[in-house]
Amino acid sequence: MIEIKKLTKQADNKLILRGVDLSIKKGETVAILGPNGAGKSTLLKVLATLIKPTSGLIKINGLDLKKDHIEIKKLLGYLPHSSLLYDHYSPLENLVFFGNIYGVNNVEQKASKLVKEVGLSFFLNEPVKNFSRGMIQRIAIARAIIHDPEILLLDEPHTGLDQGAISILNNVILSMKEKGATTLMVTHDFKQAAEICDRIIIVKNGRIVDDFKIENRNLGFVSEKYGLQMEGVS
Ligand SMILES: Nc1ncnc2c1ncn2[C@@H]1O[C@H](COP(=O)(O)OP(=O)(O)OP(=O)(O)O)[C@@H](O)[C@H]1O
Repeated sequence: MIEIKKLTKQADNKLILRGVDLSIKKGETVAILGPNGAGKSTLLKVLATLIKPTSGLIKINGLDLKKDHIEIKKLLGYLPHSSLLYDHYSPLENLVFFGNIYGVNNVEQKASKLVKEVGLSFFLNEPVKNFSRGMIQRIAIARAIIHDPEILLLDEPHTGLDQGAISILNNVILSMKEKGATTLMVTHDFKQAAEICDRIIIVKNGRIVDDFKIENRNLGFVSEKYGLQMEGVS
């Protein structure tokens, strides 16, 4: 459960988030859509405890983000724009490293299982620096879920992925949902949002301007609702 009240974020005299109120239930899969510069990644970074809010209240599973950020961090799996991987480490070494930070049991076994799941078993021991962008994204996804987080925060997760990897990622998100995980996903990919999300939030100019449920993977409905909000925006 994520509860956000009157959240603002200011940086360099610029009000990036202008009073965000949002409540997300356990198990929901939510897409955050919006134009470039709307504040989507900033919202995700605040939730990921990477940057501090200027004002407002955030509670995650009843914990206060200001006071309990160390406890909250353990609940989160965050996939940022940059992969956060170590270039000279192999996928296995990277996953074991991050798994150890979270105190994952049987970490080697878990790491090699995940490398397989994201389709990179052939490259298990090759340094990540030799990898393509899509391959790095696959490992970054595995890194974000190595500790079985309850809440997934994904920033443009489908970017750079081929069709096979998109299916892998969507299956990861859906199987985490079956286990009760909550996902918040910033994306420009309406098709994928309609494919795997049950709710859409549209952010414009630091505010939530629409928030609706979708059923039956209705891409047309998402595009129509988005178009309505973007009328007159170049
Ligand atoms: N640390 C910062 N200092 C000053 N301005 C910032 C900072 N971080 C973000 N901004 C500005 O805040 C606005 C929102 O940025 P943000 O990255 O959240 O947008 P976004 O909706 O994720 O955009 P995109 O779709 O392009 O990724 C942008 O105008 C950006 O330049």
